[in-house]
Amino acid sequence: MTSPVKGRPSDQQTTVKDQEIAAEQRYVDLAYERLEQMREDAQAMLREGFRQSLAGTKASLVDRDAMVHQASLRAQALDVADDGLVFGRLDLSSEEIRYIGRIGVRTGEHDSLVIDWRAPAAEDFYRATPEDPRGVVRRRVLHSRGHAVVDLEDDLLDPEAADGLTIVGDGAFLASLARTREGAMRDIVATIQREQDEVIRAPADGTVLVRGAPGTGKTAVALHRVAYLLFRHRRRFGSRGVLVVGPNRRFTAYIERVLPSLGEGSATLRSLGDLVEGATAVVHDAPEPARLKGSEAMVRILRRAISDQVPGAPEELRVVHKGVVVRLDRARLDKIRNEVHRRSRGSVNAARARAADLLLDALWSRYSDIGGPEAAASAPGGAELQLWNDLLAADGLGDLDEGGDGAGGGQGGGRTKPAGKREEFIARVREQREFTGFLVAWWPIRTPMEVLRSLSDPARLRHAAGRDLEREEVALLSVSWEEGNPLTYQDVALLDELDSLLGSPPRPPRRRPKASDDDPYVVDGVNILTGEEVADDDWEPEMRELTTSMERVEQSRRVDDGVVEERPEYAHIVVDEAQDLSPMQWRMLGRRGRQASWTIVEDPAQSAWEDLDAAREAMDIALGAERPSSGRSSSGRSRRRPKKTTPRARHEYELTTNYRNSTEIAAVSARVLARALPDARPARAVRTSGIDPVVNVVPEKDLESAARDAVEELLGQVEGTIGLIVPLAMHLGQQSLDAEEPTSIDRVRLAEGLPERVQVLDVLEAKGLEFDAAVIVAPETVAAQSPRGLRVLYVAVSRATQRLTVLTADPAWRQTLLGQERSG
Ligand SMILES: Nc1ncnc2c1ncn2[C@@H]1O[C@H](COP(=O)(O)OP(=O)(O)OP(=O)(O)O)[C@@H](O)[C@H]1O
Repeated sequence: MTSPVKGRPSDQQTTVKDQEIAAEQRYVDLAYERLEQMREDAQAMLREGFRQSLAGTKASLVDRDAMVHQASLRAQALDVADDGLVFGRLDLSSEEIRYIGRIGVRTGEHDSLVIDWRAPAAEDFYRATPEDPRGVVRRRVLHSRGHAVVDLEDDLLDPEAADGLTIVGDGAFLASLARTREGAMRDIVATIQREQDEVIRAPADGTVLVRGAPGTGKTAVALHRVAYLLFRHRRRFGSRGVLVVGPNRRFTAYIERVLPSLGEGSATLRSLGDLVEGATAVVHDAPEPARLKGSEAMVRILRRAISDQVPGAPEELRVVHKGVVVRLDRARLDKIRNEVHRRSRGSVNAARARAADLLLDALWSRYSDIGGPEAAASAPGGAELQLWNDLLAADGLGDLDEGGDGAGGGQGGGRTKPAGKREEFIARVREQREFTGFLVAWWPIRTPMEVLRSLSDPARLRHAAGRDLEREEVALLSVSWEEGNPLTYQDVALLDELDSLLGSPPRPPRRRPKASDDDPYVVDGVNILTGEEVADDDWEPEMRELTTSMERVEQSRRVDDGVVEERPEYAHIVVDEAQDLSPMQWRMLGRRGRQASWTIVEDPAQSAWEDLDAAREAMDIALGAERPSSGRSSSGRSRRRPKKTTPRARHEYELTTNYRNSTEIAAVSARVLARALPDARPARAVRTSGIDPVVNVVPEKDLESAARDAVEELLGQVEGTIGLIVPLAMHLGQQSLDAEEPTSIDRVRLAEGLPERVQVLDVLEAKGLEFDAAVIVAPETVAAQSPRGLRVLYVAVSRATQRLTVLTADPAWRQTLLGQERSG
């Protein structure tokens, strides 16, 4: 918001400015008085809501809930507006004056005192330029501390119409960019720039894709867009929800105050490690396992993994009916398993009932083939059967020839099936502990986590991988999934994929029915087909282990009263740092936004992901494009995705000004960019600090101590945050294959004793963050750690607002970072 006419500091100017500030203060005081009144009204509404609840009728409870909800939202928004309520003023050529603020404020007579920044009437505040003044003569930004106006800055947009208007200001906007960073992102509501405003107010439908170099305000803009959408389309986005996804927890912690400070507490903020209920990741895979886990091949691998025999499954089913032992061997069982998977894709857990049916069919068929009791009676060993007959008769269970279906008729090759007995056979066998016990062990209700961990067995993973993984890749992945190894960000997407493949067990009814003696599938107080606990006084808890995994699945989904909670879906999804999402992560997001509109924010030049084309394709599908027919998903859930006949609208924007880095730091990051992507264009930095970045060459063994020294020095030079950014720790699997790490930095030792404003973090954790000062350790290692290492380094060197120190063991890097002329 640079003005063509700047205020010149002089005694007279100071006086004029003070007068102007005093005049604005009077207006602002008026707005605060009214805000106080609105607050009292909101409190009264809240009290009224609670009072109604005492009336007690159902209708009044619903009204009460709605009223209390509205009133508390209102009260929240009013509280937020307390700080810097009014931040802008427009003087129009029509002589109208508009004040712009965090929320709309009206007089008791409904005249506008302050216009909400998201309202159409506020648009000119952000869009007017000298070239296109849109009827605005002067734009004024009011800087406040609490309720007090402390500074003003004017832009004169239409000098010819400025008759009698005072213009004050001294570049406070640029100064505000250099402000100290306190560890949490702040809103930019008073200084949103035109190109940013266009993104914020972009159409609510379809996809908005925003690109821009580091520091161009992509994150800030995406968050302000959420506030805008919730304000302008409250019904649509407020009820079905907005999800904001960031790369990691540090990042979500960094941005979490922005939306509440804009009065919007209702959006859901998640990192890629927190999207799946019950699983949280806070570590990254090393580049190679990350590449493997993120690729679409994992869909096939996981699908095969859940179709394979479960670990520890019994190899034989054996039941006895009327004295005849009926067996199904491994080969037969495998066929049945494949058949169940074939028929019930997409919901493996729910298929247990079908598995039971097919097993019973096969048992019956086997029983019939061997002639049932009739065959046995005439076969050698018939005396034994006779004994059974006698026993059964003594139990009052009737003769084995009961039904007169041809005693002895089923002998040799000309046997006929004992027709009419099928139902009885199935009913009896189904009740047998041998059968139900087998079913639970052979077709257990599986959890995504258990399936993933089962792939730590290299033989199992190799089998599931087929030709999709090389031997070394199998080794790398199986190690990473060993019990005790932490879940990674990529693992979370795999768990979600598994969850969608496994599905939930058949839904239990809402009420727990009484245990019924008639239900053969009730074992130890749990219906083994539905996972439902059945009221049963005789239930013995120690037998529960038969169904624990099933219960876990159930518990993770069940909220009160047995209602099953499905994966939440949202009306709008914002994806920040989208260039780093793997195909598997896009699939995870796609499941949460099948009907959503999207805001995607990215910088392809910062991408650590190798196969951007595959990720793009996965993104397009997540955003609602048709899947190419040959690659149609065979997961049941995706197949059920409603067909979209019209491609979604896509609006693309580019942000071009770097508001974060000083021009000096931006020059360093531009040199890294030139090496990473020679054709890419860096953003234009607008603030010059006069402080040159420092690049020191130190022996590799001294990198750690040099890093400590650099931080100590910076602590005396900047007031705010310092990022100490180190190469990626090459843990999990990578380590076992590549034991020789080029540079091993001990982060814990590095962080010891440092004040809270210093964060030690690896290059991937640094994504999206910013600091007053940054120390980058071993750029040569960062660049060499993965095929995309240079881009990762580009991210790291563009984090600092004021000071940048780089420590390298390789003198050539000094030249690379500082450029030819300054390095020598
Ligand atoms: N219009 C603006 N007024 C004031 N500050 C701004 C403006 N736009 C951006 N900034 C500031 O610039 C910094 C960078 O913004 P942001 O983090 O949103 O950039 P980014 O494009 O997401 O960067 P990266 O790609 O590195 O994540 C933040 O401190 C933000 O508050």
